[in-house]
Amino acid sequence: MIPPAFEYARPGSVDEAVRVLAGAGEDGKVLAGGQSLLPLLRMRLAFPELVVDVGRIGELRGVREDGDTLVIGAMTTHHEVVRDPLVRRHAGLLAEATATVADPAVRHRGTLGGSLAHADPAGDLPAVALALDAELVVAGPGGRRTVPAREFFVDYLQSALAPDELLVEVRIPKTDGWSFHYEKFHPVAQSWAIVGVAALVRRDDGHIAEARVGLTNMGSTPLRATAAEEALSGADGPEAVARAAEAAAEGARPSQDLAASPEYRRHLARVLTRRAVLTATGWG
Ligand SMILES: Cc1cc2nc3c(=O)[nH]c(=O)nc-3n(C[C@H](O)[C@H](O)[C@H](O)COP(=O)(O)OP(=O)(O)OC[C@H]3O[C@@H](n4cnc5c(N)ncnc54)[C@H](O)[C@@H]3O)c2cc1C
Repeated sequence: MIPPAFEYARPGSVDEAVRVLAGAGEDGKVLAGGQSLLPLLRMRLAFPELVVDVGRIGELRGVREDGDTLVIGAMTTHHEVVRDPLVRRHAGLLAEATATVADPAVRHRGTLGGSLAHADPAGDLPAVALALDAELVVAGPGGRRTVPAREFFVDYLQSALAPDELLVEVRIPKTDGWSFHYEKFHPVAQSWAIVGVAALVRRDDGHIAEARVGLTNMGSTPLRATAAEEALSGADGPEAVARAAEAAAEGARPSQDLAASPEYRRHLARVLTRRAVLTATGWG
């Protein structure tokens, strides 16, 4: 279908983008890689009067270190994230999970910031950002603020971003010394997760000292499987991991759709958590 008519702006800096967005209020929409927004426009599920293309803002791109933190510009594409040596070294879980997003064409256009701002619980990267304890830096008319990932995802396709705010960068505490794995169950013919599990594990003396588990598509927002995380602490082998993974779906309210029932999704969360942690630890 043909999208509805809209005005188009292409600001050259973050400050200019914020000014343009503030002028448009509820009627403005940021365009990043367009891999989610353009389908919504074409299906006439979104009707912005102004589309603000941030694709030419150089300061939104790239990866840098800031002490123990990795800083990734919102407009960094999935392809760039997967290949970046700093991401691979200090936030390997993000590189691994991003490589499972869609196909090469989508990964060359789609961006990390777009995936997080879109706040789709079926997207792979929101759950990964939660597991990584990422922080999101947002620019608005009143200046910049930092939102922890656990406060960013508010509801289905709804984030903590106001209409006049721009996601600028994603700050990820380095996970050097942690092992990790992203396990995703998806239909053969497409890449969207029916359920996905992002696991990060820090080991000490043969047992798990600390575990973080993020869940994809287990509710209206991405989730942390906190009961499983607690149960995994102290686990010293595959049997203990299997017992702890039984808690993975606790508190989750997964949806019913054509792909899966809520019961099946809970089953997948348990199985995939076990697999993800066993792969991360090398005990599988
Ligand atoms: C065929 C296909 C398969 C896909 N498969 C997967 C998959 O397996 N896993 C997965 O996770 N995703 C998948 N996706 C989605 C893909 O990852 C998109 O890249 C991503 O969802 C959106 O990123 P984008 O840069 O294209 O954002 P856009 O589409 O440009 O924007 C998405 C939304 O975020 C807002 N936005 C974007 N950037 C900012 C910003 N900096 N500040 C404020 N708001 C912003 C926009 O206004 C819009 O509402 C798929 C997409 C397609 C087309």
